[in-house]
Amino acid sequence: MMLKNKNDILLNKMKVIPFKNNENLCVVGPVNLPITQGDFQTTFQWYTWLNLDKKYATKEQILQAIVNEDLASKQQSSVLIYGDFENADDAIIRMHSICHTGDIFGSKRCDCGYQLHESMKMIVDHGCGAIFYLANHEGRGIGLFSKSLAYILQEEGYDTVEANNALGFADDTRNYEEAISILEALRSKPVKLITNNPLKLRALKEHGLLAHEHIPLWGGLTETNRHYLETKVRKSGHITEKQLIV
Ligand SMILES: Nc1nc2c(ncn2[C@@H]2O[C@H](COP(=O)(O)OP(=O)(O)OP(=O)(O)O)[C@@H](O)[C@H]2O)c(=O)[nH]1
Repeated sequence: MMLKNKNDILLNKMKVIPFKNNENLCVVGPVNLPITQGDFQTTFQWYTWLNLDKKYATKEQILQAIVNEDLASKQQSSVLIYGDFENADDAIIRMHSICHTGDIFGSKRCDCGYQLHESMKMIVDHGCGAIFYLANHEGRGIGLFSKSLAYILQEEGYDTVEANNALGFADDTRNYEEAISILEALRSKPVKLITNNPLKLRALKEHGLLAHEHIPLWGGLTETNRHYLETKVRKSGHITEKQLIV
């Protein structure tokens, strides 16, 4: 079989978005992504994006540059779309911060894996939405290596906020600008945000996201993450409407 030229296949699946003075974001997608988690099965439309120096201005230049960019050591973020995200009046989104231990290993030191999978189901039940998987947010922005140091401090009695601070970090150093630019490229209508985190909601509003309401997401409580969840409420001001935490 004669294969089509790669540019003929790829160029119409790529979009270049100006981002900051010296950078462009190149979004690729949609790619059909059928998924199974236990009994839950669905198909999302998957997009990913790459932050590149503005010198790579065209899609052709980007396709030529990727071999030399060591992309595997600079993990990229993703977004899974469900339904008619561009046009539906009502869409819900989650901005999920990567959690290597919770999302991949199923760690019960936190509720991240539960929130990831539950929000995917919520979006499908709702009929339209998006889940942004933010690869540069590990450990609320401190990175995986530092998170492991924070966990060691937590085993000696520090809570999550104290451990971050003891290592010299702020409690939360996450930035949502890239994700918001991608959101704006995919949809211009308002969205509702699945979160309990008032800082996240405020950060997104301050960056111009039209998020008028939040949808709470509590659950996945275990003995090993109880203290972590209590600290979110007591110290980070997470909004709890149900008294899951005592
Ligand atoms: N530094 C640190 N980060 C953690 C810890 N446990 C989970 N995380 C990270 O915290 C992030 C999730 O943030 P949370 O504050 O739990 O939740 P959130 O996403 O801000 O808020 P919600 O939208 O309500 O879920 C992920 O990046 C995890 O890697 C921890 O003990 N210490």
